[in-house]
Amino acid sequence: MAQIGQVLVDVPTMQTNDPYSYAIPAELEHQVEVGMRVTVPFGRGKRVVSGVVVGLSDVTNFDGQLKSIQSVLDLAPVLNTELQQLADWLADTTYAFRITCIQTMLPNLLKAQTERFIQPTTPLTATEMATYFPDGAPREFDAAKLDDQTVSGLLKLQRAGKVEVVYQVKDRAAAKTTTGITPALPVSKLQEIQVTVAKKAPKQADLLAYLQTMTPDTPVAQSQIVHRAGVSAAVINTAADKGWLTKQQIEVYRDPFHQPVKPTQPLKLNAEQQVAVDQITTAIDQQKVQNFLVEGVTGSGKTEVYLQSIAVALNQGRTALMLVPEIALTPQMVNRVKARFGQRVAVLHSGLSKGEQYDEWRRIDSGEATVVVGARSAVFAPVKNLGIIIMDEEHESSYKQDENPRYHARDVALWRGQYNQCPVVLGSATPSLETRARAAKGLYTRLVLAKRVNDRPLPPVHIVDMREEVKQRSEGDFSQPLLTAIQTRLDRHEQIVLLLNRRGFSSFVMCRDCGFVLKCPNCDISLTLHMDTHTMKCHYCGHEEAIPHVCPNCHSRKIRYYGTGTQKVEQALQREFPSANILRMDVDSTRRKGAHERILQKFGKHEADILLGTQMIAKGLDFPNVTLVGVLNADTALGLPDFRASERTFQLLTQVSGRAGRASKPGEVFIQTFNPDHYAIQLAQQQDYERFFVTEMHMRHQGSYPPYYFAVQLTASHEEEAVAAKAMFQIVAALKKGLSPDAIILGPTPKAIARVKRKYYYQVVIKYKQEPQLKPVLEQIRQAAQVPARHGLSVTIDSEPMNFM
Ligand SMILES: Nc1ncnc2c1ncn2[C@@H]1O[C@H](COP(=O)(O)OP(=O)(O)OP(=O)(O)O)[C@@H](O)[C@H]1O
Ligand SMILES: [Zn+2]
Ligand SMILES: [Zn+2]
Repeated sequence: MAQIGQVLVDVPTMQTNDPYSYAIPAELEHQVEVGMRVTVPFGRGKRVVSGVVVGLSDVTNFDGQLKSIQSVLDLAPVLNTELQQLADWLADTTYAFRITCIQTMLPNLLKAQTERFIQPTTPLTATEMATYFPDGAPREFDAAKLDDQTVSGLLKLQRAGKVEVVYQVKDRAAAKTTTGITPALPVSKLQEIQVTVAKKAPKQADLLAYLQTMTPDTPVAQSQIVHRAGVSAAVINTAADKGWLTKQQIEVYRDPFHQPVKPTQPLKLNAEQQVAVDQITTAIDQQKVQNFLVEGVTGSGKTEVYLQSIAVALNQGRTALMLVPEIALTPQMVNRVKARFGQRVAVLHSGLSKGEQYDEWRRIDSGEATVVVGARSAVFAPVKNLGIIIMDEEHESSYKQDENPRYHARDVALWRGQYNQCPVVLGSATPSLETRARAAKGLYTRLVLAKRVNDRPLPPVHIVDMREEVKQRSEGDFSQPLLTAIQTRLDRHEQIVLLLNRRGFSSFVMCRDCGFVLKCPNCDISLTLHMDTHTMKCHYCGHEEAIPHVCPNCHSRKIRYYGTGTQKVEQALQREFPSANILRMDVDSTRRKGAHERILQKFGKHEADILLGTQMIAKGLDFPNVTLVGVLNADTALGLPDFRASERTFQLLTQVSGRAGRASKPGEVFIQTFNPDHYAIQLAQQQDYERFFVTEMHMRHQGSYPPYYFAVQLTASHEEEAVAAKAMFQIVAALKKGLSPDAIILGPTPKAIARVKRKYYYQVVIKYKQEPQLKPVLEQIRQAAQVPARHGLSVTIDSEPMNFM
């Protein structure tokens, strides 16, 4: 029997990956398991902190007096074996602390201050009820306050699956409960009584008849019975008094996606889809770790491939995990999964309340939900026995978390695929360069869907040269060809999607006459405007120069910030088309919960003609009546100081173009740009991903960027600029000493937005091919940063950063 628990404590200022040893007091001996949360005394004084048990042992090399675990917060581990191992791997690869990783994996409710209640999960015997739940209701669970006998009795019930612990934040119920009814007598007896009361009390007879139809031991909500049997609550109370039925609190799950979804049947696959499903099926059958890239043009029916692959896994008694970039933006996708798999689906995302998240988490943990759909953090869902993992729109940068732990959900998915011996399917019309390059190396099996379903054509894309437009007309947001195209669609009662790209908004200067963007002479990355210093800076190498007032390329004076707001564009649009119904979708119009879904629903019901939005409208929308897509400003993302600027631009333009002409009516796309000759725009026009891939790989090769090189970004921040800068110079010195001469170290430089929230940021980027010493060196830097952390200096390490701003 273990006497010592290894506990990772949760103390932000004293982080370490080494667990502390705590004695397990006799009364907790049978309770403590690995993966449970506990409270322990920590440091001097009476401070008590929470922690997670990561190991049990009999001996310790700790000589002094061991402190004891004070209480156990869970009855069953909140982290199963797979997730425990995953946490260790995550800490190791992201340079985050193990406890931070564990926190990230748990639903928010379990991180908050919670009260614990214990409640029955099935009807208990009368004796059990009397012993353990004298009030007939869930009781507070605090092992310290209960006697040993009660605790061990409850534990026994818990192991038998008859009770469970639920968590409650302050006094808001975590698990929502309602009154449930179970018949207390056998059917024959109920029948007998029904006959006797039939004349005098017909309502009671109705209730008795209903009780006979119920499955024994399966409570039904009182509200349901009132509705179905057509009896009042008073009748039910009388019946309870007479001992015909028993009442108890039962749990109701909050359904985060409230609308009922009409069920759908699998579609007949076309040849390309069939090949994809067959190959994935084989991998599931053989429990093979074979990973796939489904590279399918927009509207090629990737979703149907996912759904039928999930069905294969479920038929084998296994489970499925499906990741989507952002749930709020993809209500259609969630509905498609629900329509196919119904109640088996659990939806996880950050837009849910803590209680809703927790409900879903528990449905997954208990095995009730076997299909999990969710955004980034859903990759940690406690789903067991995975048969398939799918990552839709795998190129999306929202899959990378930009705070600790800085993980990429794709890497976690691949790890879990390995652990569960199941395939991982990465899908996109515009795969990330990293993924496509790995497929080229044979690490993923490439499944190509080259055609849209039913051989519908991709929409023709027209490029509008805004330099010409500006010369001929004033500087409006709309070109003549786009205005004409909009009018035609309005006349035909077809729908229009307009994209205003807000990425990289007004952080760079561009010439309105020739589209010229100022670039770093060393890095070939756009220079960023810094208003504090009134200079243009390179975020990679630190190069700095004056803000140009005349275009270095064409000598025009129209070189200035670039950017305009969605509301302004909406007003201009309304002036052009006074009778058109316009829906605007941007950060302002979508602040309220469920706003995305409402806007998209309205648009889907054709209550508006034009959907004008930021990049949130580019993803996954499948509206048959949309025949025109317009991109107002294709260039903003090109100006970003990021080596992925072209890739992001290509992806965005291709994705948004793909919203047009998905059903019977043909579509058309107009892209307004000041850089009509840029390869990202040209190839987006041709919707030629493969050529873009080859071209961009060549650029990356020349610039020594990923995927040819690996990259790590380090950031130091402090309220005083000098402190942040000095820390970064010390870090660079440590890197130069520890790494090989082949490692390329860029910086230190102030970050794009050098001062955020009253702190100064300095960064350095390491590019490398093979650096066996990198891990230990970074580990050292992290350890060294621990002490100053208390004085406000923070150092972050980001492996394969997605964002250089
Ligand atoms: N085999 C099929 N037969 C008929 N219709 C299909 C078939 N497969 C898919 N569809 C329909 O084609 C449309 C496009 O499919 P889907 O939305 O899955 O495309 P996608 O590849 O995910 O596109 P995008 O990358 O643009 O989101 C959907 O309306 C879908 O119902
Ligand atoms: Zn530079
Ligand atoms: Zn110019």
